[in-house]
Amino acid sequence: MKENTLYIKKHSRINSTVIMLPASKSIANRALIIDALAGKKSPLKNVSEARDTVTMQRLLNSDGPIWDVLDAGTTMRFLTAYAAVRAEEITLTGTKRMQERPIKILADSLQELGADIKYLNNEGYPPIKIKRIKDQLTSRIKIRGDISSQYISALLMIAPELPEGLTIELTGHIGSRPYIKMTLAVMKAFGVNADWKENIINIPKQSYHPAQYTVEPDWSAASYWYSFAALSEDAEIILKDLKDDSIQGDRRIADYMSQLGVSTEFTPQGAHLSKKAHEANASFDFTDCPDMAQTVAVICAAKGITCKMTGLESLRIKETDRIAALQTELSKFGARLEENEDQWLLVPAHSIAELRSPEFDTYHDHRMAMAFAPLSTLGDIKIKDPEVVNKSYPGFWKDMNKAGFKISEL
Ligand SMILES: O=C(O)C1=C[C@@H](OP(=O)(O)O)[C@@H](O)[C@H](O)C1
Ligand SMILES: C=C(OP(=O)(O)O)C(=O)O
Repeated sequence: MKENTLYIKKHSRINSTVIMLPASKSIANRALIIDALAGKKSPLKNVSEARDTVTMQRLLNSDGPIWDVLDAGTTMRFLTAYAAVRAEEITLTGTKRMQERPIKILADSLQELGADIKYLNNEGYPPIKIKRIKDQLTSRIKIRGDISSQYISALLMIAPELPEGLTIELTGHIGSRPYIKMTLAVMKAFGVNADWKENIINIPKQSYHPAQYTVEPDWSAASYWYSFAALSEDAEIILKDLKDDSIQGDRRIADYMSQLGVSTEFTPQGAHLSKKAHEANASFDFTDCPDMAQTVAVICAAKGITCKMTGLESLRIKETDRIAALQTELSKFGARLEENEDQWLLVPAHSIAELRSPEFDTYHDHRMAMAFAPLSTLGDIKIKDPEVVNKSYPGFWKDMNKAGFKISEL
C-alpha cells in the first residue's frame, strides 16, 4: 500500500485559534465496555470518533466469531476481559504490531478466574481464542503492575460482574497509575464502588446502572497544542471545554509545560494557552503519563532544553518501540535520546535553524506524527503516513489548517 506524505509549510505565529479537541478515547472505551456490561442503555455523550473507539463500538455490536481490534491496545485488552464474562467463544486479533504486544499477564489472570484461553500463533500474544468463565475459580488474584495498566483496568471493569467479586493485589512497580484511577472513576459513574488501599483493590459483586455520561475532551490530544504554543514565536490557543479538573492523568502536561514555556489559564470557555519563559534544563517522570513522552522530547529537542526523562520503560511495547522511533527521528535534526540504565537524557539540537524540510517517519504511531508536526512552527517539514492520527485524533490535520498551517500532499 502506498504511504502518503504531507508537506507542511513553516508557520510561526498562531493567532487566537479555538480548537475543539477530540474526546478522550481512553474514557470512551471504558464507558462503552461498562455500558455494554450494564445492558447498553446509557446515553453516552461526546463519544470519540477516534478509530480505537469506533472499533470498540463496532465490535461490541458484533457477535464474532472474530473480533479484529486493528491497532487499539485498550480495545484488545478490555474486550478480552469482556469476552471472558460475556462471549461463548471469540477469537481476538489485530494488526501485525498488535500481535507483538503482550497479553499473557491479562490472559493468565482470566485463566485463573476460569476462562479458557488459547494462543493461536505465539504464546503470550494475540491472536487468542477465548471461552467465557463458567465457574469462578478464585476471588483473589495477583497481577504485576509494571508492564501495562490496561490489564488491570480490563479486570477491574469485569470484577463487579463476577459472582464472588474480585480482589486484585498489584505487585511490583505500578506504571500508568492514573489510568487505573480513571477506570475506577468511570465505574463509579455507573454505580460501582471499589476500595483501593495500598496495593489491594477490592470490588465486591455489584451491578452497573445505566447513566448519563459525557466523555471529557482528550488531554493527550491537548499536549500537541501545548507543543505548537511552546515552539511558535507567538501563540494564543483556546482548547475548548478542556478543564483543569479531569480524570485523565495526562492533565499533568499543563504542569510540565509551565516549565517548557507555556502557561495555562482555565476559563469557562476552556484552557487558554499562551507563551512564557522556559527553563534551560528540565527533568520529568513519565511513569504516570507515558503518552506525553514523545511530545515533551520533541519540544525539548527543538528548544535547546536538556531534559532528564524517567519512566519510559513501557514505551517499548506501544504502537511501535517509541524509544527507538524517537532516537531515529530526533537524530534527523541533530538531537539525541541517550539511554543510561533506567533513565534517558534528551540532548537537544544545536541549532534548529538547520531544519531543511526533514521527512519524519511515523512507524504506524499516531503520537509520532502529532509530536513531530509542531516542528513546522520552525521550518518546512514532511510527515509520512499522516493517516496514523486517525487512531486518536482524526481531525488533527484539519485543526492545523484552522491554526493557519498550509499542508499539502506530496
Ligand atoms: O488505559 C488506557 O486507556 C491507556 C493506558 C496507557 O497504557 P499502559 O497502561 O500500557 O501504559 C496508555 O499508554 C494508553 O494510551 C491508554
Ligand atoms: C498507547 C496507546 O494506545 P493503546 O495502548 O491503547 O494502543 C496510545 O494511544 O498512545
